[in-house]
Amino acid sequence: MAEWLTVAMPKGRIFEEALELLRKAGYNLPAEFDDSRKLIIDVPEENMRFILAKPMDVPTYVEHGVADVGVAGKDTMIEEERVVYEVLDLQISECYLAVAGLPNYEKRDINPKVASKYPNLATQYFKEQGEQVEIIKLNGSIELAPLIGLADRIVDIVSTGRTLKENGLVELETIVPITSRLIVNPVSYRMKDERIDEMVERLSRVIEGEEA
Ligand SMILES: Nc1ncnc2c1ncn2[C@@H]1O[C@H](COP(=O)(O)OP(=O)(O)OP(=O)(O)O)[C@@H](O)[C@H]1O
Ligand SMILES: O=P(O)(O)OC[C@H]1O[C@H](OP(=O)(O)OP(=O)(O)O)[C@H](O)[C@@H]1O
Repeated sequence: MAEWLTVAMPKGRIFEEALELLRKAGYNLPAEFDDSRKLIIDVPEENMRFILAKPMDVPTYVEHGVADVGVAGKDTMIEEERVVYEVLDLQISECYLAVAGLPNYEKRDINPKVASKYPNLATQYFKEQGEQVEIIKLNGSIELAPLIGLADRIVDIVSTGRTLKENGLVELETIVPITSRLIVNPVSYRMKDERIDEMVERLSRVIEGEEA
C-alpha cells in the first residue's frame, strides 16, 4: 500500500490548470474538485490528500511539511524564498513580471515609489538595478496606484497585457518570465521519494507530450 501524499493546491487561476494536468497524468480526482468549498479533499483511491490554499501560501505549507508537495507560481517562490525543492516546471499559468507606469513616466531621483504585491522581489530587483525606491505593498488592483498618484511605477504580473492597456499604462521593463512549479518539502522527498518521483515522472510525460 502506497503511503499518503499531501498536495497543496493553489486556489484561484492556477487551480483548474493544475487539476487538468493531474488528471491527464492519470490521477483519478473526483468531481468534488470542480464544485466545492471544501479546503481539504481526501482521495483514498489515490492515497492522496489535497489542501486548497491561497496561492502565495503554498510554499509556506510545503516548507513546514504539512504538505509534501505543492503547486506554486514562480512569482510566489521568488517572493517567499521558502526552503523547498523546485522539482518541475509545470508550464501552466504562463505570465511574466514587469515594471509598468504611465506613458509619460519620467525617472525621478527624489522619493521614487513603486507599488507591488511582491515587496521582496521588487526590492531585490531595484537593488540589482542600483536604484533606491520606496516599495508600497498592495494586495491587488496594483494598476490603480500610478493612476491615482500613490506610486509612479508598479511591479506586477502581465499576461495578456489587457489590464495595463485598459488602464492606460505601459510596460517599462520586463523582469522575469513566470510559470507554475511543482515544489517538494525536503524531508518528504527523502521519506516518500518513490511516490514523489512517480508523480514527477507522470507529470513530466504529460508536459513533454503537450510540448511535442
Ligand atoms: N493574469 C495572469 N495570467 C496568468 N497567470 C497569472 C496571472 N496572474 C497571476 N498569475 C499566476 O497565478 C498565480 C495565482 O494568481 P491568482 O490571481 O489566482 O492569485 P492571487 O493573486 O493570490 O489571488 P487573490 O486575488 O485571491 O489574492 C500567481 O502567483 C501567478 O503565478
Ligand atoms: O495582463 P493581464 O492578462 O491583464 O493580467 C494581468 C493582471 O492579472 C493579475 O491580476 P488579478 O486578475 O489576479 O487581480 P488582482 O489585481 O486582484 O491581483 C495581475 O496582477 C494583473 O493585474
